[in-house]
Amino acid sequence: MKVVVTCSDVPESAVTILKDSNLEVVINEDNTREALLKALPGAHAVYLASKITIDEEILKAAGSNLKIVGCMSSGVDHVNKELLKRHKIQLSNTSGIPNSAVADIAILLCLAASRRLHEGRLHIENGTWIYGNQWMLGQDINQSVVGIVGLGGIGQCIAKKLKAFNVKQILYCGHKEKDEAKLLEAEFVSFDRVLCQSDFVIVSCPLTAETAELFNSVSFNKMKKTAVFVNVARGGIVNQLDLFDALRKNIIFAAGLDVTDPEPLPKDHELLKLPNCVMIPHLGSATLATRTTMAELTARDIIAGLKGESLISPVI
Ligand SMILES: O=CC(=O)O
Repeated sequence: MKVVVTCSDVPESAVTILKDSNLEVVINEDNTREALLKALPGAHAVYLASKITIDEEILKAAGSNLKIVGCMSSGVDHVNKELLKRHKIQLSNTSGIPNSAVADIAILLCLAASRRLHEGRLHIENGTWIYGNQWMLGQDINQSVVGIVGLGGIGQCIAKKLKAFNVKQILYCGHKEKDEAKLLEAEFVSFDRVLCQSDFVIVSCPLTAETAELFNSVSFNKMKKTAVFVNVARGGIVNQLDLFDALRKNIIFAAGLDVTDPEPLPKDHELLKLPNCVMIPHLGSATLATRTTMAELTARDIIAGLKGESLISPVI
């Protein structure tokens, strides 16, 4: 049976796992959608390791052999799940595996944005470094109120790690109260309370129709002037023009972004010109161990799906 891998840089160990199961592995060395479409006919599985959208065109190109899409990420917002369901094609992801690495990046961005890391670097580069008791003062994470939007696996991991920073209170919002929150001493509140009361607002929820542009001028205006906004989820949850405005006019203090819309962000994008916006290029799960585990799990779920066994990490 044939597995088509959507891009060329999947860890070798995952490819070996597939080949050891006697699967034919076709790697889309070109990394383009066009080349993928040409490689797909007859595929039994798609190993989705890039942001290529899985839609009608992809399914049509693959044809009726297609049994499973193995997605090497936690987020599956680039997959048309309803369509897969209709065609009885299974979908797996790597939910849970990147939690710790992504939580580290969330806290890194909280600290970097609140302590003005990017702005400080610019002062050094521009020769505008001065000494002064009131110069470059930031916000403390110590004794702060942190609001987490989406207390799923990643959100819970962030809350756990935040304990080491001696925060005063953890608030969270989402669809429903979580049992795990009790142990984390996190309080379930409304989205509005997260906005109004938090010193740090961290986004760790999936991008859905409901969360698209959840952060816009209305939400930023409800936040504290001293608040730090951090997004480790998806760029589409934020209206970037409104965020730009909120940062430029100091409606909020600073932002730390691991995700943007689009990705990659154009190198002349206006958010990059703001000293109070720390940005990194979607590095949440980018550690050697995390990516290797994600890749191998995806391979194992593809094999399970093709054998008709239950998936380790099923989405549908
Ligand atoms: O963004 C990364 C993921 O969804 O795993």
